[in-house]
Amino acid sequence: MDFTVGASGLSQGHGRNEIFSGLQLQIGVGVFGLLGPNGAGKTTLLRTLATVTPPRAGSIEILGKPIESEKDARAARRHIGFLPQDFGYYPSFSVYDFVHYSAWLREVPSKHSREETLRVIRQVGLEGRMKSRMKSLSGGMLRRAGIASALVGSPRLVLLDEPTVGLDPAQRLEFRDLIRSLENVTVILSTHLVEDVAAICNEVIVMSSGSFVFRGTPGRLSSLAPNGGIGDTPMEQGYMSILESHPAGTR
Ligand SMILES: Nc1ncnc2c1ncn2[C@@H]1O[C@H](COP(=O)(O)OP(=O)(O)OP(=O)(O)O)[C@@H](O)[C@H]1O
Repeated sequence: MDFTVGASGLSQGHGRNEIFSGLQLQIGVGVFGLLGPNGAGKTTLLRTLATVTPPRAGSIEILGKPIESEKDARAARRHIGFLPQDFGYYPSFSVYDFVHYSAWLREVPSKHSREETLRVIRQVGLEGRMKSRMKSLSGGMLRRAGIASALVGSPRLVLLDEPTVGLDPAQRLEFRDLIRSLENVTVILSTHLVEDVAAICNEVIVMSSGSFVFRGTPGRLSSLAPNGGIGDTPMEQGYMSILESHPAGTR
């Protein structure tokens, strides 16, 4: 097995609305950026890979094990850190309680869970707010608490849905350092921020109308529009040129 997460013939939808169908994917260790316009299907894909929503058709394999039942999904979730766009929390929980609860959900052995909770809270720079109630945090702090909850227990697969929304510029740089410091982990982060992808991702996948329309390095994406075009940086120009050649709804 040389990939952390794989999908074959993956299809997903809501009611009659098909979001994607027949997706093929194999992702190994590294940081992967998932770019795409609103409604492309990024969140739906991350939720499906996180085993939160069972696929409508097709198969998923995580760390070499096919996910064929709720039991398989539960076992896989011990190795998956997932930060949804709008993650839920009990407002009166402290930051420590919130992250500690995630450690419990990920079945971190109780004798290590305190130390592990403290480790990730420090990693995201929230040690000074450990006892603060979740409802008292700013948007950026809340997001950092969410990132801590996704990282607790050192999961092998980390799925982050727009993790830098609400972070100020300094916090975004810290987030990048944090992601760069992770070793032997597969991180898939969905974002609209091309510069975050350029800074930290080994590979980029561009999704449009439920299809993968590009997969390659940030450098290759940046080289796709040699004559410029819409966008301020080569990577934005490459990204926009891909979207222009795959207009929404042409799947
Ligand atoms: N609960 C739902 N019921 C019906 N349709 C949904 C539901 N959730 C998402 N969709 C639809 O699925 C499609 C894909 O949505 P998704 O949230 O996965 O896209 P996205 O790429 O993450 O978008 P964004 O960048 O805006 O977060 C959209 O057309 C959306 O309207």
